[in-house]
Amino acid sequence: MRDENKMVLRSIEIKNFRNHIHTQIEFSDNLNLFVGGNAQGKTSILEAISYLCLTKSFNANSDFYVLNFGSKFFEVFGKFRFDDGHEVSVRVSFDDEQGKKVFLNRENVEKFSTIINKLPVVILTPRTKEVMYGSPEDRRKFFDLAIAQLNSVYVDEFLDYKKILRQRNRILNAIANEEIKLEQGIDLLDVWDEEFINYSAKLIFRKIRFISDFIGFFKSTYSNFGENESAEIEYSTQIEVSAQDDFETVRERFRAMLNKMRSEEIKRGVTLIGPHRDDYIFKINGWEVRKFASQGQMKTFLVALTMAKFFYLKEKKLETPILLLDDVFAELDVERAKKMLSFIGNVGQVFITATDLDVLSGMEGGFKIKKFIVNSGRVFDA
Ligand SMILES: Nc1ncnc2c1ncn2[C@@H]1O[C@H](COP(=O)(O)OP(=O)(O)OP(=O)(O)O)[C@@H](O)[C@H]1O
Repeated sequence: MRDENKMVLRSIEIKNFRNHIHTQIEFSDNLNLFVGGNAQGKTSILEAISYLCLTKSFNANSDFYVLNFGSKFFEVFGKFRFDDGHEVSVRVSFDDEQGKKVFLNRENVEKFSTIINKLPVVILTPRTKEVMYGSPEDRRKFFDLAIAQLNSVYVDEFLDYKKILRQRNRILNAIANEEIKLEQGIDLLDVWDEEFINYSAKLIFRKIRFISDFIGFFKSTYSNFGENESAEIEYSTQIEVSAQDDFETVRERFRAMLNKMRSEEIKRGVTLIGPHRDDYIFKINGWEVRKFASQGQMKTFLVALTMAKFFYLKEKKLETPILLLDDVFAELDVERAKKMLSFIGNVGQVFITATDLDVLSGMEGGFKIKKFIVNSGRVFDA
């Protein structure tokens, strides 16, 4: 049945990636546990998997950071199988001269959004908690990625929006610094604003629909943790909008707000409204998590967000995402992490790093587990 599709990463081959010079691994289609001391190269394996599904690392902002010191190129090659039996291979290579190249079944992929959309992955790493503690940008990134995984058009719209925003900021900055005359600046703004309004409205429209859809998955996963509380996510943007509004309404409200802000934008020399300033507000029983929640509540919220994303993508894409859990036993505490695995573990394929080989004890019965020891960039069956 289509609904039972499960995407599986069968194997990976990694060359010159962080401290892995040449690593080859055949995975279990259920739980994979990587164990080793600090700085041995466990997280690097998850990063390599992230290159296959997202074309980049969840930890490094530049491909140069993962390129092994002293090597001229790195390469990650993975074979995926979908439940209907068909296989897909992905190769990501990087070198100084050619930059990054991505191949899907040996064919060069021009738009990386194709990969992001095709191979759903959900990642929980120590850095994911920035969604809870960090800036609005950290929250936007979390949700933007989920929308992009769902809909590849979103990536293109997002990149176009950023280009238009940069142009607009250049003009506003030039007016504020008196590099161009006010009338000339206003003429230029008028040229860009129609597109700016269009793209802003497109992104806001998608985001508001995404959240209103996602919230149900989130609430039910949160309640699965047995907390007798009601958890909420609110999308916060500068215009009044609801999931019932059509695109035209969103666009016209945005236009009105932009007109209202024009003199202030000219004075400040920067774009003051748009989806690049949105945020997501997390609440428990009506109060804001960031201000009032305990560490434990924050952790449960974060796990619920991650699991909700997993089940949301699974249902919407009719394909089970793979799940990368980096150091979660230390980050979340063992009980919370095990509970999470008991919900997800028998549904999908999971990759976990830990410093302790026995961390899954008590769970072995229900799962197909493969354990690996990671030592100085080399991987051995445990
Ligand atoms: N570009 C690079 N080239 C070579 N080695 C690197 C590069 N970047 C990082 N390293 C090294 O590779 C290793 C990466 O370890 P990794 O982050 O995978 O650790 P880990 O096993 O997950 O440990 P921890 O439990 O501390 O998170 C570290 O020893 C690090 O110093």
